[in-house]
Amino acid sequence: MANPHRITPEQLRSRYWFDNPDHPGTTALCVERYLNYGITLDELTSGKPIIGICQSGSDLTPCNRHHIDLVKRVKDGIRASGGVPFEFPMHPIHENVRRPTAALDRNLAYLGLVEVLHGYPLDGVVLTTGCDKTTPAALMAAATVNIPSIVLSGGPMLNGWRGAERVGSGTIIWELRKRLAAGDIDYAEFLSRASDSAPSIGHCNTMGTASTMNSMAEVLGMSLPGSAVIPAPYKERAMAAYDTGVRIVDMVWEDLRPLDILTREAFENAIVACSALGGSSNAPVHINAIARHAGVELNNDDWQRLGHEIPLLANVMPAGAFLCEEFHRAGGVPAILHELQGAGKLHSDALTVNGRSLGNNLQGRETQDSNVICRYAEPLVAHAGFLNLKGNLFESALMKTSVISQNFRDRFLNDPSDPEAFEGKVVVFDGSEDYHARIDDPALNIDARTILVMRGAGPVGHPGGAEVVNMQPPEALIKQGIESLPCLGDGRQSGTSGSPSILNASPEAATGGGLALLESGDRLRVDLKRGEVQLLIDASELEARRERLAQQGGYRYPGHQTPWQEIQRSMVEPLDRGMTLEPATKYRDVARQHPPRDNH
Ligand SMILES: CC(C)(O)[C@@H](O)C(=O)O
Repeated sequence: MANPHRITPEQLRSRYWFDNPDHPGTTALCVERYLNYGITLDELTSGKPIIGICQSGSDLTPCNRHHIDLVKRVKDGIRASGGVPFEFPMHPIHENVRRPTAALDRNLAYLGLVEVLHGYPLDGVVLTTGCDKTTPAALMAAATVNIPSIVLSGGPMLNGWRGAERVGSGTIIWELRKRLAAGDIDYAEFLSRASDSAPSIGHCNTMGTASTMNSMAEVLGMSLPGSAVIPAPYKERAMAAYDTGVRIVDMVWEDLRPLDILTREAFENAIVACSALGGSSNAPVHINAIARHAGVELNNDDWQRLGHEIPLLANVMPAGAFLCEEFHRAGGVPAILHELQGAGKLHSDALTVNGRSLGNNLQGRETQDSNVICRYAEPLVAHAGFLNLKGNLFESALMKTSVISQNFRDRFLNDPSDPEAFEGKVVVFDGSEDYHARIDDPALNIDARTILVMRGAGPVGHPGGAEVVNMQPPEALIKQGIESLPCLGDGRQSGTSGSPSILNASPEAATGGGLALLESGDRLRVDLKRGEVQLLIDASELEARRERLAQQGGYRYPGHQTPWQEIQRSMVEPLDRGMTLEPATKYRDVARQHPPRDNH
């Protein structure tokens, strides 16, 4: 429940910097430098909460860039509520652009944000989010430092259109790549049609990783109800920015902190909601990471146990037909939660940033359009959550079942009394460069029964864990009408992809995982009903391969290119454990447990 205790101005954390007669020199050094651009002594010392605004927008991060304008409304709200805003930058994270992958920077941004929140005179913080990893980086830091914190998402772009057809971000690119390969369109048309998907400011308008993670922030209770998927250009987005600014000041006085909100129940709600949303395959990585930083042990077995039985309710690409504008108008995240609550699938008592429970926030929030947000009893797909697959090559790999075709589902998943499983020979690629160089090589003999395997693409191998597992078939097969093949890998894939790949295999090849032992031509058996993927060779042959690999010095992958790549590789955990930095996960509630030392 919300903390009934209210703090006094003397208890504000920022007092230690701004009004500390025991350390006059240190205080003066701090105060005088903020005055140098016009902040007044009164603002700093009259007992107003100092509120940080973590600015994730920049020219390098187009999906978050409109936060540069949006924070003006946040600041208005903070001022109206009696606080003083201080905006500061977050390390840029942009999935579409950053090489070798933006996921490399999630932990870097997390570390930077922890240091800022811990070491500066902030009583609370507004965390602006948008593109995929900005949300988990912010929430991980909020959990570690544990000062009052609230998430403000930037919202998705408006719907993309080509004539009367919806064009969804990311999803259209995976489709158009095939049209390009088949020779149906040329490169200029490919680019022109792809850009139809991005008609305005905002992040992906599909239920890709950005919309998923911002929805997760709302489900976790860390952003205002109904705010996650308001399209970026809508007036309600700026209104939510103002309300967020107002609310964070009250949260400071109420001493309402992230660790009061980020409980086991909240994370279980996130799993259930992610399934109903047809959410991104990146969500388990990030949610498990936030949970670890909040001190909650969450794993991919939890995702299958709690999430797989949940039906798909959001008819939004890539699992469905609509985009986030319609999703918002149909009621957005609260309407999904309303259905889940009615079905008894939510921990309704979980606390949220507005001081009320999740369940309380849902009164009157039913779906406004059951074509877009379905009733629980009439879902788009039954049992639509993730499967956590295991076998003799890995301990955990995820499959997003909301995107499996009905035909494949009927054959390989729905009828447990039928032992049919999928079998195929593998063609193995070592990293995305290898895939692009060789996929069209006829000598690989790729046919309709081939399973494409991507390894060396995990948090250590790539590094950062690249979105490269949704591989398209060779051009020659696409021209014959074979537009997709089963894919498996130790990397990730875009949340906007409708490919039911077997992803995030952990441990990865680069850290001794079994995928390193695979050879092209091997046969794999994928038994979804038993949750197993098995390499069909004798255990003794597998062992012999393991020994040979060890003698050769283990699985080889390209070396470090930057200092951070080397540092992250030395301490990063596998994807199923959230790809967190192992030494960082023991730090919790550091603002209170370890108040920062004096600097002078
Ligand atoms: C579309 C992107 C870049 O792949 C990502 O935003 C995601 O949804 O995973």
